[in-house]
This record gives sequence, C-alpha cells and structure tokens, in this order.
Amino acid sequence: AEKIRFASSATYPPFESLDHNNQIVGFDIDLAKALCQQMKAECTFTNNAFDSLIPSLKFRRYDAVISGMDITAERSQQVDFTQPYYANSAIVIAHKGAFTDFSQLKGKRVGVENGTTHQKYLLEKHPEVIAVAYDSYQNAILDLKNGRLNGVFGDSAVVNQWLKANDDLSAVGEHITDSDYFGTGLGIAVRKGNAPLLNQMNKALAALKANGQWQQINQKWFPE
Ligand SMILES: NC(=[NH2+])NCCC[C@H](N)C(=O)O
Repeated sequence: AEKIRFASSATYPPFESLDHNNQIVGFDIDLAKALCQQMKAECTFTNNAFDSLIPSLKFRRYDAVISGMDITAERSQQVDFTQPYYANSAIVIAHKGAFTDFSQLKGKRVGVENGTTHQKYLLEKHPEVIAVAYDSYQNAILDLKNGRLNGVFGDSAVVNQWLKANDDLSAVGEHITDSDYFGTGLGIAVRKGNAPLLNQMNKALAALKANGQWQQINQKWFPE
C-alpha cells in the first residue's frame, strides 16, 4: 500500500494531543486515519512543533500536515491545501469578568502559539496588544491560570473546550473571522505541486462527508 507520513503538533485538543500512553489522538488523527482507509494507504503520524510543520513538509520529512491549520493565502504560497475540512473562527479568553471587549486588551499580555495565525493576527493587526509566544497552547493556558498572562488567543472550537474545563475563564468579545487569518477553514497541507496526493485526499474527504464518517468523527470529538 502507498505510505503517507502525516505530521501534527499534538498540543491542541480536541484536534490533536497526546493521550496517557503518549499516543497522538484527536479529531485530525481520526480524520486522517479514515482518509487513509478510504485511500487504501498506510499512514504514520509524527508530532512536531507547530512552527516547524510547514518548513519540514517542504523539506520532505513527511508528506502531509494535519494540525488544525487554517488555510491562508500566505501559507498557500508555500504549500497546497485540501478543501476545508472544518469551519473555524478565533477568540480570546481571559479570567471571568476581567475584560468585556477586545479593545480592553491594549497593553495586556495575550498568549499565542508560535507560528499560528493567532500570533500573526495580533502582531500585524493589534500591535497594541502584547503577544506572548508559547511553544504550545497548553503552556499558555497554564500561564493564564497562574496569572502570568491576561488572556489566550486561539481557535473557537478549541477555546470552547478550555472554557468547558475551566469555569473561571470566559470569552472576551466577539469571534474574529478576518479571512486573511481565519475563517476560510482548516485544511490538510501537502507539498506544493503534489497534485496526485492532493486530488486523492480531496476525493477521500468528499467520500467521508457523503458516507457520514466525517459527521461521526465530528460528533465524537465535538459532542453537542
Ligand atoms: N496543532 C496545533 N497546535 N495547531 C494550532 C493551529 C492554530 C491556527 N488554527 C493556525 O492555523 O495557525
């Protein structure tokens, strides 16, 4: 069977994280496994820092990246993306009652993961906010809890899970959907010009949406 090497940054439950046995699990992993089954391919997964995923993909250390990654125009100059497999937006969270609106974050410390659209958005669109870079969102959340940060900025689907698990935290202001950064959806990245793999994946994605498997995986990781 064809072998497809996937890479992911397992710091982002429910999209991807490490379980108690150090196995990489999550929505993206189940989706990739279902895609591989559909494509009759053999898949492997490796865990890498988020900001190294695109450079290492270009370097051929693996064949595809599935990592809760937003499809953006800028990234599309470096890699090719599948059709979106998940719709998304972004939002800041903070301690309950600390802020009611994004504008109040001026001069405040907001945690982001290195290499993410969230980091880029704050640096480019809101230089008045202090963007503090982390190697993982998990460490940013810890620092928010112990008071070293005023907020954390992440994807709404992920942030919602943090809120469910921490009732001392809440969302600040509205969801952000600036389409230069977020809002086009999450996609799987392959090397530029790898049309055979891209087409295969797009076909398999469409098949999983049509046969209900995508919905099942969605229900498993994002129960209502
Ligand atoms: N697996 C992760 N840690 N993913 C972070 C993704 C953050 C954001 N959606 C981006 O594309 O930049």
